[in-house]
Amino acid sequence: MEDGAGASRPATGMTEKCGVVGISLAERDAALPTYYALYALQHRGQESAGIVTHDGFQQHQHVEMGLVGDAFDESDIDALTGSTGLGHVRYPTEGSLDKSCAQPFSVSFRGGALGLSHNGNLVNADEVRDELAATGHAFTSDGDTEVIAHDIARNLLEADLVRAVKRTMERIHGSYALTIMHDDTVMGVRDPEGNRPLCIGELDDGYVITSESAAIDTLGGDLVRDVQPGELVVLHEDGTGFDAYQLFERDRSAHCFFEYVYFARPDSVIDDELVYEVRRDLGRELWAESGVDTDVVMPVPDSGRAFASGYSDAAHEDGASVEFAEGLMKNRYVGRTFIMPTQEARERAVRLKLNPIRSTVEGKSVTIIDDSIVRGTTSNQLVELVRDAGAEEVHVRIGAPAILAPCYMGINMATRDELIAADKSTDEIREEIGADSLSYLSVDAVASAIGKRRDDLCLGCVTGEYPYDIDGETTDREVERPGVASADD
Ligand SMILES: O=P(O)(O)OC[C@H]1O[C@H](OP(=O)(O)OP(=O)(O)O)[C@H](O)[C@@H]1O
Ligand SMILES: NC(=O)CC[C@H](N)C(=O)O
Ligand SMILES: [Mg+2]
Repeated sequence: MEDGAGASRPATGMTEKCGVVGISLAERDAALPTYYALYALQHRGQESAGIVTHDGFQQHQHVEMGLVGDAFDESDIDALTGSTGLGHVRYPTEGSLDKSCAQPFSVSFRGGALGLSHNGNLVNADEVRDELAATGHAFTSDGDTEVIAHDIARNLLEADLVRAVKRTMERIHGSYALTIMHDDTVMGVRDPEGNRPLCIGELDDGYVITSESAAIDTLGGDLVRDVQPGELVVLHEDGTGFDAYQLFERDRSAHCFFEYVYFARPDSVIDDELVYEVRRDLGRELWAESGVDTDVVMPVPDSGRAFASGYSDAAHEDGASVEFAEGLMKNRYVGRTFIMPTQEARERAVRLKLNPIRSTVEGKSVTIIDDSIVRGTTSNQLVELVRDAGAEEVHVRIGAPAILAPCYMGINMATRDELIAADKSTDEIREEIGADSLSYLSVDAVASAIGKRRDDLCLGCVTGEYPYDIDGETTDREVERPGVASADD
């Protein structure tokens, strides 16, 4: 998983994952709504952005490195004709950080034109690529997404759409939420464990399949429902509806709990839960497990906000007097792409990003709430900043368990040697970041706030046990190779 992505990975925090869109409209061109949907998903990937449309005869494609707003101008959108389309914003997890791996991927083959947008990460991409290459498939990239595109294309030569996708799902392992376009038919599919989110929205004149419901809101549409783990959804070309095929059914799913903790927008609804409310519940659980009644509690913006609001509500219900304060200000113009080669530069990055309001903390005992600690840079710097601003005590509360292992499912977090919790106890971390106390949230509290069984979550990064069979790692389950298929094949 160490690849070109490492070169520009931000040195603090977590990098993002990808966002996918698929749209089928009655008559209107799909490019502009796809562009708006990508804007709504920008937080999921900032390295490249792309749209592929189909006008009933041929595909049109525009894929560029950079942010959505920079990747397209009006003439690019105008040139993308056709009422069906796919979109993608990328943060690489596999394959190069350049245009060769930017998505949506397009493949022209005997069976027509295929487009593909992928959020997730395959764990057997090399194996499938070798097999396809041996049968004459020529690859233009070293990424995992092109492997999926070629495999579907191969299957489409022998089977109809549904069977072709199902065969590919039997062959590929790992996490994937895909939007696919074969000629002018748009589809969405979620891996059998449902690791990455994917939902269906209804617009006035068509349907959309996308990573997060906030993108549907942006288009003025209504969330219909999530695509189920192992389900394929095929949109009608004329925008009038969709057909759904439950291709795989598993006893357990493996939803990424970090979507709720950090990645997804708080205004998105995933599996019927509003992410904002889940984060507030995580904050409430944090108070219940390790609350400390300091003078003030402050969120680390942006993602710590909902946690701190739930935490302070629960504290007040318990009769505590801790005062909620937005005592850390974030410079919203600090991007993620500047290079931070040294520890000194990383520290400066945090100082550029966050600044305490002195009067909020001076002479006070303070609790800082964040959603997670990855490398520890943010907490380390913040504790020091808040102390420098005059705080007498600084306590840190984290709304997720300690991240002690890498993610192989589409979040390019960090390698083990970069993760502060990989080989340190909570008390050692507390000492390193210089806090008076430090507490993480338990895994059970996370499951309860999300409203899922622990067994239905992917907890690999906090337990070191993964729901997929990954070389050199342990798995938390009997790894089922594609199982109980409901459609015949
Ligand atoms: O321990 P570290 O390596 O510093 O990483 C942890 C931090 O990274 C994330 O925030 P980020 O700054 O990426 O973005 P946000 O503003 O969306 O919270 C996360 O919310 C933590 O604050
Ligand atoms: N972050 C993602 O979901 C990445 C998708 C795909 N593995 C890529 O690297 O392009
Ligand atoms: Mg943060």
